[in-house]
Amino acid sequence: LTSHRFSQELSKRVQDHLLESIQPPGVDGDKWQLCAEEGKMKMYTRELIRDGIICDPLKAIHKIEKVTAREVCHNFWLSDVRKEWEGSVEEFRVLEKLDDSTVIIYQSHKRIWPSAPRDCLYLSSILKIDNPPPTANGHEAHDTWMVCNFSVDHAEANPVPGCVRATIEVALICQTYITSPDDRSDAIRDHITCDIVYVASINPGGLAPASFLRPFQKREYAKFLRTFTTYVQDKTKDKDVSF
Ligand SMILES: CC(C)(C)c1cc(CCc2ccccn2)cc(-c2ccc(S(=O)(=O)CCO)cc2)c1
Repeated sequence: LTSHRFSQELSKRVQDHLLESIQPPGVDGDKWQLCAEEGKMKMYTRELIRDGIICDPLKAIHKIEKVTAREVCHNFWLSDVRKEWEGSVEEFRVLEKLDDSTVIIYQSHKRIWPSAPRDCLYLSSILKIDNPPPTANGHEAHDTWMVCNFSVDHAEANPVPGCVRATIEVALICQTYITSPDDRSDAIRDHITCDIVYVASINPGGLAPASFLRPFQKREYAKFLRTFTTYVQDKTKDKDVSF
């Protein structure tokens, strides 16, 4: 397994996500508050201010039927399809490919009125987790995949002028579980469900009014999760299942 200059930091963050992020809220004793519910998706947030900037971490627990953890993570990680589901990104560049499952990305976001536009520069890695823990909803996992995105520096960022640098720490943890083949259909896709935990800590950088950010953040994340999960279901529904 070739290593790169971020291998150590990446595996530390992956371990942390497996220990903490995958825990359903309320178990880890943190003060997660349920802030939005949409169908099967539950969004939780915690109040966190760092140097006067709102960085409320978000944890979303979701499940989508008829898709595998690999399909969800792959469509989330693949740069070529990013624009098909990510509506808030303007400029998007892959700066460096560290290995077959790890890239460094620069992206600028559409301006959030009234603040200055933001950009972020981050490493994005997709990996399959061996010996999968039970899912956040307590199901026996058939497999576990993760995409881990976190901010890094890079000499060739060549940022869009006027952008304020935001920092992100994001993980998408997906676990496929097989539901009992109760109905007669022998299509395997009808018997799989994917449990999803999505955690995001975004520091928008610079000043952004508290009263504005919190409702915006909730709306943005709910829209983002809805768009993305619908995209994956549409994209995979007529394809052979890929675990
Ligand atoms: C601050 C700014 C950079 C514009 C920003 C604002 C918001 C909306 C929510 C939010 C959070 C904090 C403050 C304001 N809005 C979300 C994101 C964001 C979301 C998701 C991901 S990802 O999961 O890594 C998929 C690749 O794009 C990266 C960034 C960024």
